[in-house]
Amino acid sequence: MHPPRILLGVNIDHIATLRQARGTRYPDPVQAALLAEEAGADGITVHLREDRRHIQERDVRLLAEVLNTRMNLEMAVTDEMLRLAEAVRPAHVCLVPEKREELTTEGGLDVVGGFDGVAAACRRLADAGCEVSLFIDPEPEQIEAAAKAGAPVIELHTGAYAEASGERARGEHARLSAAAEMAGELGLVVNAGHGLHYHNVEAIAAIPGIHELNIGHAIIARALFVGLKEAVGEMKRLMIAGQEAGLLAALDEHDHGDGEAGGCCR
Ligand SMILES: CC(=O)[C@@H](O)[C@H](O)COP(=O)(O)O
Ligand SMILES: NCC(=O)COP(=O)(O)O
Repeated sequence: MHPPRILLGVNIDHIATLRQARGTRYPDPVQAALLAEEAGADGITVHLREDRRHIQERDVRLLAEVLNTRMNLEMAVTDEMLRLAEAVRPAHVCLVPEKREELTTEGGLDVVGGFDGVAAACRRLADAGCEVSLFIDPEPEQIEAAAKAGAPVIELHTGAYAEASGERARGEHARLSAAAEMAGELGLVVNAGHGLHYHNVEAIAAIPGIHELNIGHAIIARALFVGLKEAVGEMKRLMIAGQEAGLLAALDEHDHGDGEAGGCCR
């Protein structure tokens, strides 16, 4: 049976980065979100950071009013952010680690080390009607802890894969594939994201069981040259092509039992 089509969450943080660079009202992330939806985004992701370097609370509150798809609010596990999520009630909340000095998200959330706080946050957000995902590294102990903490969804951190090349990229891809398989067996919905772009996304979309990819920086960068709607459309087409290739490879393996999984990284 054909699995559901892979979904694209467009992260619009870096529209806001450009706005914050001058403190103007433009470009407006809300306008970008509606264009991305017109181009086929299945959801809009925003990371409201504690230091407000890009997305502002105003953006989150407006998006909650106007989006036609759904908002995935990325946030740290803090009381400030939990109170905001309880007030805004986004469809999805992704709990991510934050360090003020970081250029972008570095590692995944340490669910094992911060289990009680993460589990309490999962309960609080579920009570507010938000579907919770945990942004974690593709590590078995983190996946197990995420399931125990009560999160229905995980988002696998693809940063190590995105930063690698050659044999190391193949190794990271294999880690992600194994993590997705294990998480699926635990009944978790499996998303993935961070650092994905037009030349590395297909291999991730080909991983069986990947439900949604959250992609931002590469799409916004591409949009500078081809426009946001074209950039979103291109990414969706690549994701669907990747998923199809993965399905064909799985069929081929099934038919021939050759054990060699389908195409991975170039
Ligand atoms: C969690 C993650 O990988 C990204 O969604 C996050 O938004 C990255 O942070 P910046 O958008 O600030 O780079
Ligand atoms: N959670 C990943 C995300 O939303 C976008 O990350 P990136 O594509 O901007 O690296």
